[in-house]
Amino acid sequence: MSYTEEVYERVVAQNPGEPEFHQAVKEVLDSLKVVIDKNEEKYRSVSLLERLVEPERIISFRVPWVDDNGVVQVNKGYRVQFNSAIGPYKGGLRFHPSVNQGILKFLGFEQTFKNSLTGLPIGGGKGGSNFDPKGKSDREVMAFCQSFMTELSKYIGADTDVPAGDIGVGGREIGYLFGQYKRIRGLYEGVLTGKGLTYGGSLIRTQATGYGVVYMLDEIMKAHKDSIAGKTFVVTGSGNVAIYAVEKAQQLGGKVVAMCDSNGFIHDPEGIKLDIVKDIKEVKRGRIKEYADRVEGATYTEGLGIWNIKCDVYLPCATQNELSLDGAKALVANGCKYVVEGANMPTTLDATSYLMENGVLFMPGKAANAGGVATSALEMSQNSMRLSWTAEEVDEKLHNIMIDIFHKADDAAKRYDMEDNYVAGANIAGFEKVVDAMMAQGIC
Ligand SMILES: NC(=O)C1=CN([C@@H]2O[C@H](COP(=O)(O)OP(=O)(O)OC[C@H]3O[C@@H](n4cnc5c(N)ncnc54)[C@H](OP(=O)(O)O)[C@@H]3O)[C@@H](O)[C@H]2O)C=CC1
Ligand SMILES: O=C(O)CCC(=O)C(=O)O
Repeated sequence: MSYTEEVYERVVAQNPGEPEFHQAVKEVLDSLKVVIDKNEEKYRSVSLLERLVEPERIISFRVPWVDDNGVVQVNKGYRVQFNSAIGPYKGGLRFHPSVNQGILKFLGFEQTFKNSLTGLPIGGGKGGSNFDPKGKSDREVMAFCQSFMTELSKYIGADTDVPAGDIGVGGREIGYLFGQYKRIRGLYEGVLTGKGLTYGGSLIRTQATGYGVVYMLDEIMKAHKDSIAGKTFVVTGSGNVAIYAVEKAQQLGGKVVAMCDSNGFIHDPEGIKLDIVKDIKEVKRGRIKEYADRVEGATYTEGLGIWNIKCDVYLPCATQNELSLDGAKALVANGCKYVVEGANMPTTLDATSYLMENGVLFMPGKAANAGGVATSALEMSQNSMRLSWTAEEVDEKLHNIMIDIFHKADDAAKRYDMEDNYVAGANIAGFEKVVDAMMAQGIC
């Protein structure tokens, strides 16, 4: 059995009940086999892979808070500090009822390679809670965030661990979390990113993940002598990543015809009116089906199946494993040519293989959605310097980082004779920097 297979089996045996973590590790180790085989003795002698797949630390805690009826509620809180070889832990907080330790371990593991690809000095981490902000009042969300930060504040700091947003954690939540950190620790520092512009946030951070996904698509297309103008898009989700991916796709001449939330999807053959989606989702915190009530000619379908809508480009921007083999088959049958992941691991392993085997150019989330965390790192730089860059300056840096990530993944794939295999390329390029730093720092 190869070293990568051995380590994968050990991960499955030692982390029972964590299928998403197993999946993320499998995808990376399968890609790394070509690299590991060449250096097996060197890596085995220091148990490199065993250390790479084991989080440095997992903190788990109780989050008690009082709801609007005066009832005490209790949620689970976590922070997974996965790998600090190249910098302080960095990665978002997710508030969603599905959150558990295994999901946060998969996200922290992915984050380690993603952050490495950005070229910036940030390690990998992720955290969150099974708290559901949907349907809660602002006061309830504040009470929860204050309780969550009361515990988390003991383990984070501007130079140790810098959380940000993810599913269910946007500007409102980051504000409450930051206020409580400042109150407890007495420190006004860049301990969180995605902050509001009046208290240390960076211009373009809100847009960065979605814009970055489309900048990445643009590079893939340029490398294949194609362009965004005139292409038809389907974008899943209607949260932060999806909205700004749609905005950038439209700015570059793409036509987005469908979006969704966890209840169902909208189809607007004339092109999605993004100001209406923003009003429903960012202002009213409503459901995507309201779009069809407001726009003539648009339809709403309850449940799954958005992948049946014909498109050239499919951007999954909602959540893990949203695109399965059936969806991949429908995309290929309808002539889709590009799948670029805005969400973290939204495509199952068999769907990924099917897409790639059928000529779809596929860019994995750890490369394609890295613009968000990269811009978070730019926010950290601005906080340290006590300076704010203009929107143009940040956007230009973001754009250049995405171009650079594309070339890292493309070059690594070519070096190992796997041209256009961006899954392998991104994993190998992300791994190389982390491993170099881990080897240099000794057994730790
Ligand atoms: N925000 C960021 O900067 C970054 C986010 N990501 C990743 O991008 C993805 C989206 O995050 P973000 O936009 O921030 O989160 P948001 O909470 O802003 O939005 C999530 C969106 O996905 C939808 N969704 C969630 N679960 C499902 C489902 N099972 N089926 C269909 N739709 C679903 C939500 O619908 P509903 O409202 O019904 O729940 C919502 O529209 C996540 O995978 C996240 O980890 C990656 C890099 C950075
Ligand atoms: O901005 C950040 O620090 C983290 C973003 C994030 O959670 C992600 O890249 O998945």
